[in-house]
Amino acid sequence: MTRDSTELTEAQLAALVDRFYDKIQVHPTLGPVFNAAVHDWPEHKALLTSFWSSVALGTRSYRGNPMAKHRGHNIHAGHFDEWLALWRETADEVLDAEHAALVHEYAERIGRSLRYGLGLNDGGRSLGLPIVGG
Ligand code: HEM
Repeated sequence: MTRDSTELTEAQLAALVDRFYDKIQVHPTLGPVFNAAVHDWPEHKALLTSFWSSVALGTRSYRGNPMAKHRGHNIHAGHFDEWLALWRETADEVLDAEHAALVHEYAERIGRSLRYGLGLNDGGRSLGLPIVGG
């Protein structure tokens, strides 16, 4: 069995988060949503590093309610596709292929449930089932 010998670390996740939110701030469509909501970027990055280390490393350092935090902003379904594309691009720059694939997968799963929870899913298609929503 081949297993990558290097472990994913909190420092790598911090580097990923740092770069990702630097790109977010200047992104044409995601930037305005975030810049209206986030006023302390170092604090936001520290919070998101703790979120990702809880998700990917099981550190349990994050305490919060992501679903509730995404309500009340001007978030559309298309933002999720853009967010995920930017996340993939940044993970590919910062992490090795195995760890990048891991964080792509987590983000896609979390993104699906956030989108669903916010009522932004588009009928049966988001379930990957050949049924018509509604
Ligand atoms: C797809 C995967 C996504 C993940 C994993 C994710 C994760 C998170 C987390 C963990 C927080 C912090 C919650 C807290 O304060 O405890 C957050 C905040 C935030 N997210 Fe996301 N998010 C995602 C997608 C998006 C998208 C598509 C948008 C829309 C542009 C968005 C906009 C925001 C904003 C504006 C905040 C700050 C909320 C506030 O402090 O009032 N997120 N996100």
